[in-house]
Amino acid sequence: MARTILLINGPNLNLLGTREPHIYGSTTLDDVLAAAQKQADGLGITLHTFQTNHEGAIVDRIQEARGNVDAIILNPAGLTHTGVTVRDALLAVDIPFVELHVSNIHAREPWRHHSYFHDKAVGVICGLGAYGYTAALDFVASHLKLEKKPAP
Ligand SMILES: O=C1C[C@@](O)(C(=O)O)C[C@@H](O)[C@@H]1O
Repeated sequence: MARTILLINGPNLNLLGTREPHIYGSTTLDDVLAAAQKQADGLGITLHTFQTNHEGAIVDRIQEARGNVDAIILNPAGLTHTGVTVRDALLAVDIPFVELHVSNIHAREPWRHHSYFHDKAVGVICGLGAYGYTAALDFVASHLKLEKKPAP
C-alpha cells in the first residue's frame, strides 16, 4: 500500500474549472486538491501536490521524489503528447505512476490519442472528469501493490 503519493498537474491545469468548461468541467484545481487532501487524510496517507506550466519543473519534481514517494499520479496535460523528458524522468526514478486525464483524449483530436506515458503507467484514467482524481487516489492508496526497491 502506497504511503506517500505525489499528484502532479501539468501545464494549464491551474485554469481547471474556467478553461474550456465544456471539455474539462467546472471543478477548479483548488477544489480537486482540497478533495484529494481530505481523501488522503481519510486513507491515512501523505499527499504532496505540484502544478506547473513548465516541463523542466516537472522533471525536477519527479527527480526530487526519488526515494521518498511511493507512487505518482500524473496529469501531464499537453505534455502527454510531447513530453519525452517527463517520461524519461519517470523511468529514471522508477516510481510507479498512474496517468490521468480529465477528458477522454481518445474521443478528441487524433493527435491527442498518442501518449508518451500510457505504456509505462500502471494504469490510465481518462474521461471521468474531476472524479478521475478521486478514482486514481483511491486506487493508488488502497490497491497498488508496491515492490520493495533497493535504495539507489
Ligand atoms: O491539458 C490537457 C488536459 C488533459 O490532460 C486532460 O486532463 O484531459 C488532456 C490533454 O490532451 C490536454 O492537453
